[in-house]
Amino acid sequence: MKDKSTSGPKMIGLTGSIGMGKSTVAAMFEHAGIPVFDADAEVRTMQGPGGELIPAIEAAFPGSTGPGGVDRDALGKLVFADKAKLAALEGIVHPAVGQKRAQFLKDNADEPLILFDIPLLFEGGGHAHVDHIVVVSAPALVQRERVLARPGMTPEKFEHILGLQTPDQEKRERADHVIETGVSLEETEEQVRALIEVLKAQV
Ligand SMILES: CC(C)(COP(=O)(O)OP(=O)(O)OC[C@H]1O[C@@H](n2cnc3c(N)ncnc32)[C@H](O)[C@@H]1O)[C@@H](O)C(=O)NCCC(=O)NCCS
Ligand SMILES: Nc1ncnc2c1ncn2[C@@H]1O[C@H](COP(=O)(O)OP(=O)(O)OP(=O)(O)O)[C@@H](O)[C@H]1O
Repeated sequence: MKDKSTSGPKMIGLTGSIGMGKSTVAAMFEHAGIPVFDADAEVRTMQGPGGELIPAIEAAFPGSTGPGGVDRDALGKLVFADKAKLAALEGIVHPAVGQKRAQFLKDNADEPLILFDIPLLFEGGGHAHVDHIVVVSAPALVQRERVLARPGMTPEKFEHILGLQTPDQEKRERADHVIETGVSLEETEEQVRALIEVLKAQV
């Protein structure tokens, strides 16, 4: 990622804890015409069938990949239970995501505003390189209900992943703008529209 500067697109870093609504809100920005870089989607492609990270992940975690790419459920069980293993996986995945991000920036050099949907924006230090930090946030109970409704999720896994992430309260404090997602989708979309107006006026 480039350093903040006066030239090139203004970069929005969108983040939020598990289930807070990053993907949903990123889609709203995209719908409003803002180019979106989706870090999770890049990871899924690189970990999918024939993906470029398969050899390195198979070497580090034998048996964790197959014809369908990475078995994410199995790998998740392994790495979310062991900090060293998670760090090893991040060491493989994060540099590759960084390269994709740099390419996205080049491809969109003429845009006024672009958005990076980065789940680990604070944890990975990316916050220092964007012009505007936007955090999606909802009350903890809403978050919990949403995440526990996902197939394969358990209260233990949810608590554990939460513990790996910068707390919501801290994210809200460090944000330039907070988008509330504990409200209706329409209200959230209205907040997104209003924010885009504010940010465009600053370009
Ligand atoms: C371990 C993997 C295979 C599990 O995949 P799975 O589809 O089961 O879960 P998913 O990716 O949807 O993640 C579930 C939740 O955990 C969070 N999470 C994922 N990786 C991490 C991490 N390294 N640290 C903290 N939270 C994480 C996600 O943001 C999400 O909220 C996958 O999460 C992965 O490859 N993670 C390492 C890469 C990474 O850091 N990705 C997130 C930022 S790009
Ligand atoms: N106002 C709202 N804003 C955003 N999401 C909402 C809202 N109301 C309900 N939701 C629902 O909450 C869920 C949020 O999930 P989403 O995948 O966007 O979160 P995420 O932060 O990307 O998750 P993860 O960190 O696990 O990848 C979706 O099912 C979405 O439809």
